[in-house]
Amino acid sequence: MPLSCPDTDNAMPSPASRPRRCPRRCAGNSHAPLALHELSKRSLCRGFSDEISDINQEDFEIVWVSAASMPVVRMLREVAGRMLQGPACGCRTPALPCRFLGTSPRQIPADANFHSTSFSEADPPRVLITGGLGQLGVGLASFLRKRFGKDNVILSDIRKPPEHVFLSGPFIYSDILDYKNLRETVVNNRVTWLFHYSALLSAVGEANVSLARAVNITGLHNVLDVAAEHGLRLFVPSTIGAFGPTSPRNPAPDLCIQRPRTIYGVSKVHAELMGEYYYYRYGLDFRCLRYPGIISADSQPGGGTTDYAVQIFHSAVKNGRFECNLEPGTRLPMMYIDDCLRATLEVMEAPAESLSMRTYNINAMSFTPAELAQEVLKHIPEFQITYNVDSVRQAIADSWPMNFDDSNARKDWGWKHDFDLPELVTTMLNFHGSESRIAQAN
Ligand SMILES: NC(=O)C1=CN([C@@H]2O[C@H](COP(=O)(O)OP(=O)(O)OC[C@H]3O[C@@H](n4cnc5c(N)ncnc54)[C@H](O)[C@@H]3O)[C@@H](O)[C@H]2O)C=CC1
Ligand SMILES: CC(=O)[C@H](N)C(=O)O
Repeated sequence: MPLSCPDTDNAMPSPASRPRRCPRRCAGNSHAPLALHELSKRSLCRGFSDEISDINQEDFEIVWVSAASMPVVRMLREVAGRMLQGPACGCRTPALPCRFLGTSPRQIPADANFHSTSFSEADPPRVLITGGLGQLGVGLASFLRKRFGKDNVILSDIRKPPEHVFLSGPFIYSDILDYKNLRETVVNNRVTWLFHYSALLSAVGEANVSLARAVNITGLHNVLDVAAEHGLRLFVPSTIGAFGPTSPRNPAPDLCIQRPRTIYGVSKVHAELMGEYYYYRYGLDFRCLRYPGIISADSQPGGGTTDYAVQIFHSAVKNGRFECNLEPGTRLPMMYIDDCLRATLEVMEAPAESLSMRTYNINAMSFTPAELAQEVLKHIPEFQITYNVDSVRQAIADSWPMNFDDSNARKDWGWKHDFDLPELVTTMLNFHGSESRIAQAN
């Protein structure tokens, strides 16, 4: 039921105008500006609570969604007008519980503090990583624990951790689809920074669209709300998959047409836009990097299109050959995990004033399966690669950028990669070589 108000509709807060102090100084906190529809719903709860106390939730929803009837529109306009004359913080407590609002968006409580928590060496952040048992999370936890201390970094996931992960530092079960559980985790552990890694990647997402939609979109909404409510600094990774066939592909700049054709890509564009919206709207300290395909030695990829570039090393060392599921000439941007994790920490530690954007491309190298195989051959002369193309993955790869323009990240916060293709291949083969020598010795 869109009610429009020129005063509020055109008054998009700029980051410079935040945070806002409540003029009434209730609890001494700052508050998020409330959308007009939220104001009017709150007013309905407050001003008319007595009158509507005997209607049930269905009645309320019908009033709300089918308010074409003039008396209802008039009533809402009146209460909205009244609210607009009142304090902008909406700091009074609704007379009705929020759940009474049924399908309405979850409201950010009036006592939320929208400042991102500051961090100094003496006072390290308390970190939560969601979806931390995938390809990247365990490495991120170990990297952050070196910087902030073991007990300040909590890994979470819905899966059971392997023993060495469980023993390496704090781990808790946390399902991002369970808002209450997520909130409890943040509150009980005094979390100040959240790295949101839970997701279904591109190939598995296409195989299970409804689960991908739930985890990647509904889950993100939960994370955004908890982060805004508790003033967290929030990192959400995006991907080369957030671009599509109509984006410039060689290279893809930060700002261009984004029309991905996978549920994964659509959910990541959604995350980029929602994070940026929460930043402008509520002052949420949202930071996002678009990762290339990430290549790691000691963790397995979770069902993406770039997985071949991880699996090839394991197969090359173990069997001397590899069957690739992409065509030999498929060029994609890639990055070694150490560069990825360092970039993630660097952007999280970057001074706010150095960030001209909320979402940055980061890049390191770009290669095809044939070029990668050539580089492997330099170390394993008997290595053989064959191709058995997976049409779903190939179609996805063909719609993604071949190269990434990350000049803004380099300019704004000094991004610089360490690993190019030769260093990547040497590092990966050394790791798998020593692993297999250890296995043989045992
Ligand atoms: N690995 C890569 O090449 C790239 C990864 N990214 C992004 O980085 C993040 C981490 O990626 P990976 O570690 O590779 O992903 P992954 O697929 O290996 O791991 C994702 C994790 O999320 C967990 N998860 C699923 N549903 C959940 C739920 N309801 N609640 C909590 N956790 C849940 C899974 O159990 C899994 O451990 C993802 O957001 C991904 O989109 C972006 C670009 C490249
Ligand atoms: C590049 C990614 O986001 C991921 N590795 C995938 O291939 O889905």
